[in-house]
Amino acid sequence: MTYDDGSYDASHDDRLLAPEAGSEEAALESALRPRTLDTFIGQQRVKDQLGLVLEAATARGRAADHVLLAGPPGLGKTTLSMIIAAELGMPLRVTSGPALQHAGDLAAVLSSLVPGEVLFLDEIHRMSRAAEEMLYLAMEDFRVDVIVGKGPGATAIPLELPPFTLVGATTRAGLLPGPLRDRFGFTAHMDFYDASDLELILARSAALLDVPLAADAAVEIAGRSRGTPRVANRLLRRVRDFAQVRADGHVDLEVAHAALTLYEVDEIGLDRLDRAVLTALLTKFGGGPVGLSTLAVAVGEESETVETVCEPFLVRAGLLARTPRGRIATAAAWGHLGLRAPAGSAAALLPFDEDEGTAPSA
Ligand SMILES: Nc1ncnc2c1ncn2[C@@H]1O[C@H](COP(=O)(O)OP(=O)(O)OP(=O)(O)O)[C@@H](O)[C@H]1O
Repeated sequence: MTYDDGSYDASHDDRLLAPEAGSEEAALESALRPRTLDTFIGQQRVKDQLGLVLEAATARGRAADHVLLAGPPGLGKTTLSMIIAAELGMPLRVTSGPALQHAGDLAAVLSSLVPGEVLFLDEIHRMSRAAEEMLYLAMEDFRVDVIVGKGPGATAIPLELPPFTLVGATTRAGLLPGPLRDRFGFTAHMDFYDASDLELILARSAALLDVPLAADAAVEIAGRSRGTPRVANRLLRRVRDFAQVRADGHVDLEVAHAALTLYEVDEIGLDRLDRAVLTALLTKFGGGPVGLSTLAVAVGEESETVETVCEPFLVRAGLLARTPRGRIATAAAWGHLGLRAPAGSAAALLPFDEDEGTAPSA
């Protein structure tokens, strides 16, 4: 993702994460973004609640309450921030926590906002402590204290700010300090999408991209999209490539199936990293329990990536459980990789949900 200040977060350059700015992928992703709350598919509860917040602010003619968007990558947080600005009829400024390492960085952004502007602060949990403290006052009183000088001679010069709406996004709401969380008037917890919503998203994207997509092919792609619109759209583009090169351009079930097999997307949507995490957990650590950082080292990834990108979906799919003693593979995880859980492994200790065929997530 590239921000308005030109910074780019390369650590988030993966299938699931935002594409590099300026790339064809980024242009396509942007073209597929819904622009209004009405065309934003799924997340009905969030849409209803957010719609009310925005309508009330518009009726009062005041800046809307600050909004926190929390959830795994690719579920539509950036898209929603753009929709918030559009619905309020206000410009949008985009920055990120890592770009705000000094209080002065934040003061510069805040002091250049126009009245009512929407400030999208992505990865808000990665902001520096100094910037965070400045943000408290800015969110509450639309004011910052700029410190001039150092040591005993330092003075705080108050700077009035125009009213603005902060939209914070985080994949790790739990890391936000209480005082920061409390200053948001509305928090939207975004969850993975149902397959039926992903089918609608795929149908909409296919129409925009002019790809003939059969209904059963949409079902097949949706089922392998990890509950994530970004993944659904990316798989659609790969399947479209396959249809163009190896077939007549139409995406039917057979083409979708062959393309997804070629790209090694498994039947429940696990990708290379998800499978690496599961495989390490099963084969190197006997199914766990194992600590997050040990598991991350075993697959050569940052703990944060494993925790925020892989784990939420593995937990949701009933393949992994987070317990106070560490990460544990469920009985379903052993089954999914075609392995048998050894007698006495942690999976054997987890309750098994026969209706679901999976162990319930922690
Ligand atoms: N509800 C939705 N309906 C249709 N398309 C969606 C929806 N949500 C997301 N998308 C599409 O998915 C892609 C990724 O969305 P977006 O960039 O908003 O995710 P994000 O949560 O901000 O991800 P990250 O945290 O990685 O930046 C975009 O192309 C967007 O068009």
